[in-house]
Amino acid sequence: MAPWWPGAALLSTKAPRKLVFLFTLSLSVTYLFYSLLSCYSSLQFPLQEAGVYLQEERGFSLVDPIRTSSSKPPSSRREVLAIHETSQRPLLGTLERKSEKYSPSIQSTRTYSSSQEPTLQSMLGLLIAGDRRKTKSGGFSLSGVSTLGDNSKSSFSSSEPPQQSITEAVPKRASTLDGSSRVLSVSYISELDISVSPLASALRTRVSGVEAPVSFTGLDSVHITSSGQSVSTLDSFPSTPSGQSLSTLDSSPGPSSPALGISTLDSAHQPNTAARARNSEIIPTLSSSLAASTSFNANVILESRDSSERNPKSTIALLARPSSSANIPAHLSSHPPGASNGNNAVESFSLPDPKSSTVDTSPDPQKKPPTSLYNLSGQSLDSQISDSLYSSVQDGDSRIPTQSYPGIYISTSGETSGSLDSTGNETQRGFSSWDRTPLAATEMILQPPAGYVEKEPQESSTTEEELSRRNYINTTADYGDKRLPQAIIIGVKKGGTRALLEALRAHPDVRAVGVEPHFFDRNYDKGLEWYRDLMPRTVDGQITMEKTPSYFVTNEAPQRIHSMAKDTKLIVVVRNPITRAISDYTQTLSKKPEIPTFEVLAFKNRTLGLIDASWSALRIGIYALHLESWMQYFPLSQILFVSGERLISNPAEELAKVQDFLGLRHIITDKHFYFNKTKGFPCLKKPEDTGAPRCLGKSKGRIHPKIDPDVIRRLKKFYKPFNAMFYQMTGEDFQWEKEELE
Ligand SMILES: Nc1ncnc2c1ncn2[C@@H]1O[C@H](COP(=O)(O)OS(=O)(=O)O)[C@@H](OP(=O)(O)O)[C@H]1O
Repeated sequence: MAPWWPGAALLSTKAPRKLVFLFTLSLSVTYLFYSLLSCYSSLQFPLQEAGVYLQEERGFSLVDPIRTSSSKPPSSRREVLAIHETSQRPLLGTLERKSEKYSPSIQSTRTYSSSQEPTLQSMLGLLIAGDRRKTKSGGFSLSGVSTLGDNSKSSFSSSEPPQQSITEAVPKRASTLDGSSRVLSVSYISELDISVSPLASALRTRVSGVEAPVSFTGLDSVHITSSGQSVSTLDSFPSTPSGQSLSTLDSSPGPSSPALGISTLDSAHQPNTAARARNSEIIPTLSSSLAASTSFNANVILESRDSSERNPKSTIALLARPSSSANIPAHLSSHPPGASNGNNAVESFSLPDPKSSTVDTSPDPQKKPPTSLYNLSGQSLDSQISDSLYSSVQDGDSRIPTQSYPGIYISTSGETSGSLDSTGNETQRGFSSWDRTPLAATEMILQPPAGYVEKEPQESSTTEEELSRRNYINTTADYGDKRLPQAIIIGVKKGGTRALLEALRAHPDVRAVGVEPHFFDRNYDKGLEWYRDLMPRTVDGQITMEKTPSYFVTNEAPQRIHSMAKDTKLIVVVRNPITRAISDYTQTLSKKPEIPTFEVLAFKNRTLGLIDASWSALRIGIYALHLESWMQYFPLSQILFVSGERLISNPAEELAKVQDFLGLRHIITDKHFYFNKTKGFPCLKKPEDTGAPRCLGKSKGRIHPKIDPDVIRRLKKFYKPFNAMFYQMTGEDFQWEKEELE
């Protein structure tokens, strides 16, 4: 019978059949490969996909296509930036997955009136290269496009360039928490000043009242933070009047600002609540903050809230800072006339330095700025704003961090107990001070005293027995009083918190509870008196401290600590998130040897390369994410970031910073440490009068399992944008990317 298709003839001999078979096989393999690849990219880079789609369909004039899975930086300076949402935090646009492909239909969470539309476009032009479409009601629905991928930095420009160009955009918060790539907000970094943004220029316009107001409807609040502790203002303007509505300033403090050092003039201002004025225009008077500080690093976070207030806020961040004081515009450096301190900075109207030992709260007419608070473009602000600002400072606005930290001893004389003698050796008194704090019940030392049972693991939740035992130890001291801690090491788990606390406890002016009280996360319902009772007794001039690393990742902790004492000093020991994760895993493994490998736990889907960021070992390392919660309540100047790496390589240097931060005399120096070869870590030198070794115990410095280098590579990629953001937020590059990892 004749073959039913011509090719069948080819199969009639053995050799061609083999060929055909091989050919078909290779086709199938290729097909399979590309299917998997496309599946991978659509899961991993859905936003880029959508962006590409939008680019094609909506005609955005992107010079360069949005990046896809390649990590190659874009050759163009024009790029669609991500505005996306999660179910918890809707941003300006939402991206919907309608079919297999990500649909370009990005739904706005709000609708803008047609009159607002041009402004919105220009204002958000840099933020959102998106689409707008008429809604049924005649307004405009804003659509945004998202892209993130692995790019932590994206250069871009806009078709309507701002007065000064923004040099970088950094995803403020990116997440792959559920396996998809997202940007929650984007930080814009300027080398110069905040007026680089169209937002700022619009604000300037409005504040100076020269031009018609620029509508900011759609952005319900503006946070201005400044690490320089300078004053910034927020205001909620009713949308009706134009330009002149400065009288609507409400000088009553809002509760969120203490932390931020913000003078918010909007009483409705509440962090994370729906108490914001609806449909209000928000005009931050950026200038005061920037003009007032000697150096600034301002964060402007625009919060967009669904007008229904059912959805929580979301943020877009604008961050601006001068690369050096030399970049501060001349008009600022000479304000007020003759007040330049030589650093091109403005002296008047600056907030107190928290590290200084006195607070001058007396109104000093000399210090009152004239009507010449400047914004960054050099325009004078309305005097009414100046006055409001000024009075909020002079009144001791509770939101402005004070510099007095009750109970913290600030040395005013060079005479110290336990100081070094002229030869650089510790005096006897200095060494005896090492013993002042009794060892905690759970403290682990290399050679435990007879009868002492090492508790494993020290870092796990403190048990009731431990707490009461500790309590007993504390109460045996018959001097001083129990005080709530003035400083807390809030994190991070496995960062080196124990090493830091133990070193600090060698300081005569520090007394710390040895166990982790877990008050602000697990024992809060026991009340402050319970907490206080755990603390060691202190005399005047001594600081009470505790450490509980899990506070850093506890949502409620910032607010709770703030409500205990808003001037609590916070210390976070941070460590390369990958090493931290491995350390965390190693600890769990030591208790539960049956758990899956690190490599298995790290992925949601290893084939697809989806990191499981919900795994706590990985999630804890998204420092930027957690820090954001703390920044809602505490100014950055009240949080010290200690490098876990340097705590090992150069403990004395880190301790110097910590002592400075705590206002302590520099007593712990390199003389107090030695490198213990057996332990492989620095240890505290033995106090002369006891034989107690001062290395940490076995649960510190465990040998980590070897992790697949490919997994390390993927984790590096995963953490890169988060780390970048963390560096931005803290102003310090911890250089984790450069580290060789195990
Ligand atoms: N001097 C000294 N001695 C021993 N260990 C030191 C020291 N300085 C820092 N480290 C590092 O501290 C890591 C443990 O961190 P934490 O104390 O924060 O852990 S915990 O959260 O309290 O469980 C611990 O992590 P691992 O090495 O993974 O065990 C150490 O690397």
